[in-house]
Amino acid sequence: MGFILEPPSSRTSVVATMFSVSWLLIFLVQSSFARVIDLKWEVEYKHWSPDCIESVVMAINGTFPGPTIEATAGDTVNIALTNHLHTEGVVIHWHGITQKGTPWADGTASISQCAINAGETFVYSFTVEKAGTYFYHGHYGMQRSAGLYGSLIVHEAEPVRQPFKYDGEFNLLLSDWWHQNVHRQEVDLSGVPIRFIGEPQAILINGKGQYNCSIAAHFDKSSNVCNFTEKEQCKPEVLQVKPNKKYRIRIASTTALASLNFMIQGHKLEVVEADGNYVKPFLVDDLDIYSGESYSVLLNTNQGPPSGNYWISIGVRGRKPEDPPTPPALAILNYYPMTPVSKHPSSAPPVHPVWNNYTHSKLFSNEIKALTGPKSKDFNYKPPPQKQDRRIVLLNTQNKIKKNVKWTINNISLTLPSTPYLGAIKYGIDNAFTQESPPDHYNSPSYNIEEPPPLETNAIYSNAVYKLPSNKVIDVILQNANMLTKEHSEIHPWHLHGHDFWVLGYGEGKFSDANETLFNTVDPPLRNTVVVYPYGWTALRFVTDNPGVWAFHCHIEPHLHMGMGVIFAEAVEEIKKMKVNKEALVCGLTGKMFMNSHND
Ligand SMILES: O=C1O[C@H]([C@@H](O)CO)C(O)=C1O
Repeated sequence: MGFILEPPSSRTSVVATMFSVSWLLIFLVQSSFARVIDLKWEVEYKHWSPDCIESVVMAINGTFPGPTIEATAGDTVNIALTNHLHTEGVVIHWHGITQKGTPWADGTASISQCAINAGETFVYSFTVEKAGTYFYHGHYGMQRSAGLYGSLIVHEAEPVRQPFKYDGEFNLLLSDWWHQNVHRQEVDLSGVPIRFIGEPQAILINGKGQYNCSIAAHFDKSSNVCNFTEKEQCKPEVLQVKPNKKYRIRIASTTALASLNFMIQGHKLEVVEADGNYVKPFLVDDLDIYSGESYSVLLNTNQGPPSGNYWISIGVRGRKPEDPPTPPALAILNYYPMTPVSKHPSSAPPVHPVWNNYTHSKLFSNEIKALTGPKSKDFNYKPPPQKQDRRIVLLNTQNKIKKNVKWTINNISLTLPSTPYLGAIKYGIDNAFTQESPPDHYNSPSYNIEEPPPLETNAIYSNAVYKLPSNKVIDVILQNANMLTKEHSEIHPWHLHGHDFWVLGYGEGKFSDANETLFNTVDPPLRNTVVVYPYGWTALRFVTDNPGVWAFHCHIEPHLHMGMGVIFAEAVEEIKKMKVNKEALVCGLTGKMFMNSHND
């Protein structure tokens, strides 16, 4: 029942690579053989019981969540993805992988590629440059919510150089689950009036949860509180540990909506990695994790009596609970061989911080710093450039377009074109999307972020992109505000494709240039996802050194569906010269272009 990571079962073949000059360089730098990992995946709908209630999930090779990919930094991963969904397209995004030189493999429908048609196969091919805890997921419509996800673990090529040591590791991929099917959710969100999807019915750990049933009761055989079905598909995870050891627990969140809080009863955790980047280690009793983020924590099994079972609990926060509230997901930390797995912990599960205790969350966010100093030099951490070349301020709010409730960024609700941007830009097909740039700032300096947006502001749908020249330092300020409902502002975790960025800081209220003095430019953490708190701002910085078309969006799936994102077209001139896999672009105007050139 324990699931200490085993040798990767998903790695169908490891093919020895040709020793081209570049491979040799990687070999010399990393002192290890970079390999090619070839995978064949089939996506299909399948009956499954993620929370013990039978439903339909998007499965890969017959499993949910999809297979875990395990690779070593420097490896090339090829995934031949066949779509067996019969009546819908599909794509998969490799979350946290920067796709240097392979922007066509980023797996974003209408942005980096055409959705893969039913019955067709598309081969993703990319290099995993940096060790860390990553995951993959659908990026077409709301297919992530339908269960299209799995883990992607990249190990250090030279584990001895890792800044911390451990005796074993576990991997926990967190998600949330609804009983309403995702097609219905999409229609509900786009309806007039909007019917919001509501809070999830269950939180899943590695695809397993419990609906309407306290797992505590599962272990108390005298209780009839719930009907534990013993179904393999929803059996709680058990992490088996030995005393006086150190374990690395990888935790990633691919939730559609829920912000989560992770804790292990009676154990402190040492945070050491965030989004594939090492951080200055610090101890916590609990850790917040937002959709799109990943962490590694070290668990020392020398805390308290080295026997017994302890609750691992994952609670929901950041959104007001409904009645009944989404119950925390629970798993078991089991000290073996002294304690049988079936012996339930002797006390109730730990209690999470209350859902709107943002002070607690902000303390945690502010504690995350990059690992610097002698230990960090092997990992190429560089502090950010001290000054930006361009600052883009993105106002996060809602508005109504006609009668539809939409999320708008600087008054624009993102819609995607039928020709992927990458192809349109590469081949100069200007009529594939609006050529006008979206604004770098929101309209009025007197905008009141404390109030709902004025409805007469002419919010619009647009597929416009920010064109970013190469090798520039870009600052983005995420400015949160009141949504349409009075006295409401929600949490949004923003994820950037193609890059890690430095998180320069968080602040309350409205950002002004004077807030620059608050920026941490010494040891800001590198991440690919960052949260903006209600009524606050978050500042981030990145350098445009990766030609491609990259989405930057709220990782809450219904919010993206409702337009909460922007597109960065980076180094357009370089994109025009790049080699791109044309298979990614056989739709829309690029598809027509290929067809016409063939006929000629
Ligand atoms: O996107 C959302 O829509 C609802 C609400 O604004 C409209 O019902 C909500 O809480 C969201 O997060």
